[in-house]
Amino acid sequence: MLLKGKTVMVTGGSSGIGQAIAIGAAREGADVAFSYWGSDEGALKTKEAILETGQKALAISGDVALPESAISFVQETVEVLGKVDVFVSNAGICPFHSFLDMPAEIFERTMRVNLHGAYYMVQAAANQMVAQKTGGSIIAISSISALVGGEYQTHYTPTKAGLLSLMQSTAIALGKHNIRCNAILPGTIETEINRDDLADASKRSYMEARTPLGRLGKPEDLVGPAVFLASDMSQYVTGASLLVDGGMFVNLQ
Ligand SMILES: NC(=O)C1=CN([C@@H]2O[C@H](COP(=O)(O)OP(=O)(O)OC[C@H]3O[C@@H](n4cnc5c(N)ncnc54)[C@H](OP(=O)(O)O)[C@@H]3O)[C@@H](O)[C@H]2O)C=CC1
Ligand SMILES: C[C@H](O)[C@@H]1OC(=O)[C@H](O)[C@@H]1O
Repeated sequence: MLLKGKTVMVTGGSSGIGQAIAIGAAREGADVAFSYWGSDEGALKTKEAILETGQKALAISGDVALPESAISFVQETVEVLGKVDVFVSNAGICPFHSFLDMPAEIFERTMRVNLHGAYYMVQAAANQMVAQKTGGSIIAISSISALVGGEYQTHYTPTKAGLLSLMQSTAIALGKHNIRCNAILPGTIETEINRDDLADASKRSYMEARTPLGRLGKPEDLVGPAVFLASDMSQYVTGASLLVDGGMFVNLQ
């Protein structure tokens, strides 16, 4: 069990990648606190799956875009689970939209949820880890979209590049506290975030054809990389980024 005795926090644990990582961490022996916003049903499913492993589970509802959500998520986790060893910043949205007529509210909401929210969450978790004097591991779920653009993602890709950059800078700021900061860059993973986008058969086959491993990703594909970066197996890894994309990024032709 790679995470035995650790407490792991995950934002956006009610669905998709965050749900898989929260459950996967519990299967590796961690107690898990996760946040979510609207999906009570998904949160219950995650909580039950964590409890089935015999580990403790804490589900907290709150809008990650608000700075106060970060403070209360960390405080409640410490009250109930005692400490924070690993923090996974995962919650995010991607409301596909064309650039020239991008509504300001979609742009600003995407920035606030994906980037500002992650910043406040990472800061709150890091302060707790520093106070504990036990070191820790912080992981941001960035994206292949930190490295390449998307016609309908002009508001989204900058947030993912921002997260990658945030992990590089916090790796420097927090190294003296033995807190490691790394980014995971998923490719196209089938979840709620892209259900509508991938319902377009031609778009789906294009994405599949671009992927050397021949299929789109599943949320479970992110569990091994996240557990590795969370665990002491990666004790000398910080400021790094790990593409988990089936090879999509390197496939030009
Ligand atoms: N799927 C993919 O192909 C890729 C995804 N990513 C990134 O992975 C992360 C997870 O996405 P994915 O699992 O695909 O998507 P999902 O839509 O399946 O999950 C998103 C999660 O984020 C939570 N969330 C969304 N908005 C808020 C908010 N305002 N406050 C708190 N929680 C919120 C959701 O909670 P609730 O439903 O309860 O509101 C949900 O738990 C995102 O950051 C995304 O950008 C990166 C690369 C590729
Ligand atoms: C939502 C997209 O389908 C998904 O998210 C990303 O970060 C990548 O652009 C993926 O294709």
